[in-house]
Amino acid sequence: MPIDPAIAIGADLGSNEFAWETSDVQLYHLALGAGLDDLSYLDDVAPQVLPTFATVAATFHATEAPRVSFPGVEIDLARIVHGSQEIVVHQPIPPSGKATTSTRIAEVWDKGKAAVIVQESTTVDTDGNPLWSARSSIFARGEGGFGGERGPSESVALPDREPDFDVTTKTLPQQALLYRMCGDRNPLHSDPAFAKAAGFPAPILHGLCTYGIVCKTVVGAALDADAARVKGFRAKFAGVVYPGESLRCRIWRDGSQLLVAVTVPERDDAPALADVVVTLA
Ligand SMILES: CCCCCCC[C@@H](O)CC(=O)SCCNC(=O)CCNC(=O)[C@H](O)C(C)(C)COP(=O)(O)OP(=O)(O)OC[C@H]1O[C@@H](n2cnc3c(N)ncnc32)[C@H](O)[C@@H]1OP(=O)(O)O
Repeated sequence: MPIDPAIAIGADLGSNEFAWETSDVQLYHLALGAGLDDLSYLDDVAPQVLPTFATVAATFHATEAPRVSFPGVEIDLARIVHGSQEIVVHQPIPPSGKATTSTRIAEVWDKGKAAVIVQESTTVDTDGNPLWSARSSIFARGEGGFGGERGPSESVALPDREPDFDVTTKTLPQQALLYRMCGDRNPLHSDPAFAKAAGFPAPILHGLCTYGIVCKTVVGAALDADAARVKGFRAKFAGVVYPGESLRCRIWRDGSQLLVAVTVPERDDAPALADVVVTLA
């Protein structure tokens, strides 16, 4: 059975010790498109670190495609897409360091035509101080119908007024090929034959690449280019993005948070990210 919720829900996926260097942080920022306009992300000594580095730090040096194989879960990689991502940083991420991430399966939802598997993780430094927490889901197409619960159905309403910022960032045709150097070697992003077999006309951009680009765009447009002002960032991957397309971010101030709608202007503003909430430090 590909999914057995009785085994999967609550399963401890163990701990992973890892280290990162300033050059990893620089490469991550380059893979999100940082350049001469964003030199603070590329400094050799003390680059500022986007909080979204939390999503790649533990697996930065991976060179194998990920496997969707956990207690109670065995799914073909071609069937899954990243569904959602949330991070909360408990202190600014240092440009180099050592840490341990512990992960568990928090929830498994049965959407009928698909399954949604939610993981939660906490990351602490070598003294046990919390660095960041994360929650993410994978959306497994064709893997529903195992008799589980459907789970919550929530969405974030956007203000009924013009956005405070409206910024469009162009991605590169080779964006996913650059981004996979940060550890996610899923061939869905690099191999046209694999992408076609998975039901896409061409390789798609990593969800976490879009997520990082959007965070960088929001920091640049609305937060005086100060990445330390982001405390939390959550988003749902609402539609695929193809490398080379643009990401339009409409940003609304909303008290102690920012709300963002992310669309692809080349395809009539098709949604890319939805339910985007940036919590301010
Ligand atoms: C260990 C290995 C880990 C690997 C991690 C990931 C590795 C990466 O390399 C993979 C990637 O980066 S893939 C790229 C990023 N992701 C995407 O591009 C997905 C974009 N989204 C889509 O295509 C559709 O929204 C789609 C397909 C997600 C959903 O569209 P539809 O099928 O039309 O669904 P819909 O009818 O709208 O909704 C059905 C129910 O599902 C819920 N739902 C929808 N989108 C969701 C999403 N993104 N995440 C979680 N749940 C989602 C809906 O709420 C609905 O449930 P309900 O009726 O109960 O509300």
